[in-house]
Amino acid sequence: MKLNNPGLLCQQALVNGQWCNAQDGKTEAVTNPATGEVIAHVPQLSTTETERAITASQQAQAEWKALTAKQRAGYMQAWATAILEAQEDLAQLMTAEQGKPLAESRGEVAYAASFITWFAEEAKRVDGSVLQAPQATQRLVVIKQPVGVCAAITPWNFPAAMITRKAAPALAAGCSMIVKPAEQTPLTALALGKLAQDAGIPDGVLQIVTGDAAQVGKVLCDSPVVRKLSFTGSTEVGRILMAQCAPTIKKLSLELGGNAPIIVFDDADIDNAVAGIMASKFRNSGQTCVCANRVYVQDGVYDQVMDKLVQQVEKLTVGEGTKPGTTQGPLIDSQAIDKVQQHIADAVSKGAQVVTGGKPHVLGGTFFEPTVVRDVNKTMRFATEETFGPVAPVFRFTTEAEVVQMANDTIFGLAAYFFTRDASRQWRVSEALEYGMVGVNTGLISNEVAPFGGVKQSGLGREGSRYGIEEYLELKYLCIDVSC
Ligand SMILES: NC(=O)C1=CN([C@@H]2O[C@H](COP(=O)(O)OP(=O)(O)OC[C@H]3O[C@@H](n4cnc5c(N)ncnc54)[C@H](O)[C@@H]3O)[C@@H](O)[C@H]2O)C=CC1
Ligand SMILES: O=C(O)[C@H](O)CS(=O)(=O)O
Repeated sequence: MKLNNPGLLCQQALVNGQWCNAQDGKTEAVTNPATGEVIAHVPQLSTTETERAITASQQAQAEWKALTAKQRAGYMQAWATAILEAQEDLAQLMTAEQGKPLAESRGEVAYAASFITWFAEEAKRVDGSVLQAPQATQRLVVIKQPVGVCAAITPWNFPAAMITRKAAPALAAGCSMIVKPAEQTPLTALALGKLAQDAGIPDGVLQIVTGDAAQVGKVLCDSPVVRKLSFTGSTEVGRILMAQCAPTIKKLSLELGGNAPIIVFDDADIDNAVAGIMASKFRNSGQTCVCANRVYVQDGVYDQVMDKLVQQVEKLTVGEGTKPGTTQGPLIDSQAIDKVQQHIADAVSKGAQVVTGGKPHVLGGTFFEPTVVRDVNKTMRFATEETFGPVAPVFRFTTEAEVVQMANDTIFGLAAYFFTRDASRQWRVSEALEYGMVGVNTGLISNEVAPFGGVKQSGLGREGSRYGIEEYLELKYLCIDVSC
């Protein structure tokens, strides 16, 4: 890993502006999923050290919220600028610890910075309201105030963007934030913390704590000082965190698992639909919560779509993310490979057929062949479980009503996609799909201006957009008697 600024390779936690090791010296290795090589070690902070970060966060937040929105926005803009200036180094760190192709890492760094720029402006648009008082002697006002000390627990699949999508609205609103990054990808998080520090964001406003997930998470959940938790990751862990936050009634934002259907109707632009499937399914080697997890193709175009899809999948290039031309990096770990293989084996045992790919890549390790499976049906695990890998399971359907029912037959409700040139159908199906986000004639929907989030067991709340900052604000109602 060659960095222009070697100082961005941080192997200590950031607590109250200090870079620190664990008092007991415990560390955890960070490995490159493409090579298995240990590339760094980060501290395993203890319960006491995590509690110290919470205290520092509380002290820092009192001063941070006292700044004007414009002042906070200035610090945030400096942070975003520093991130973009360090784009190549951050991309190198991200590819080294997460595996995604450098082009995707560079794109994610820009995506991450876009949340900071967006919320630096949104900070200045936090307003309240004046109500029509029923009593002539009263004036009723609603103001918005920062929630306070916030915590974020973030996933490995987007090591930068999932941090700034939480930290940016929090800081913009006047909150402080403690981030516990995924153990697989702490280096990007720590580098973001360094850049925030270099940008002048005061000590304690943004802290990056590394350590045992369950232990650090429990401290953050148990503390009554932490008033909000924002989590992106599996629905299973989301349930644990939700339960752990119940005793202190924390505000919660949960971006959890998905099971996205992508539907191709007979009247679709087939080349555009196939391009949409490719963009959604194989982004980050299928390791995003909004990846197409189930491909539904109407009878009349099934064979045509299958042929075109296989052609495109077979053009994908598997390899290390730093290698020019790579479009598919490794999966994050061996458990991910196991899950993909189990899903394929289950489908084949029930009558599905692997058309291309279907097994670990010749490169070995956690590389997997981009795969298309046909004749998939609802009895198979593809239908109900998030595969989180480079596998496109293709279902067939006959009627619109049938495919909407199948698409909605899941506990998840994050993203859905469909392709049709029928305007009435675009409205009808968009409204019928039980998802937080729907892509129509596109497989890529994520950006900083739109509300990202799901319904059902895909989570709570929205991130990004003008709605995202509300998650970090409390409404306060003032009833003022003006008769005296
Ligand atoms: N919605 C999304 O964007 C993501 C969804 N996932 C889903 O989760 C599955 C498992 O992936 P993982 O990386 O294992 O996700 P995970 O949900 O286990 O981990 C996500 C974050 O939660 C932390 N964590 C794990 N257990 C915890 C606990 N008991 N208390 C506090 N924090 C805890 C991890 O350290 C990490 O920072 C994936 O196969 C995928 O289905 C994973 C990553 C992102
Ligand atoms: O966690 C994820 O998968 C991301 O939220 C997906 S996206 O926002 O980068 O599309």
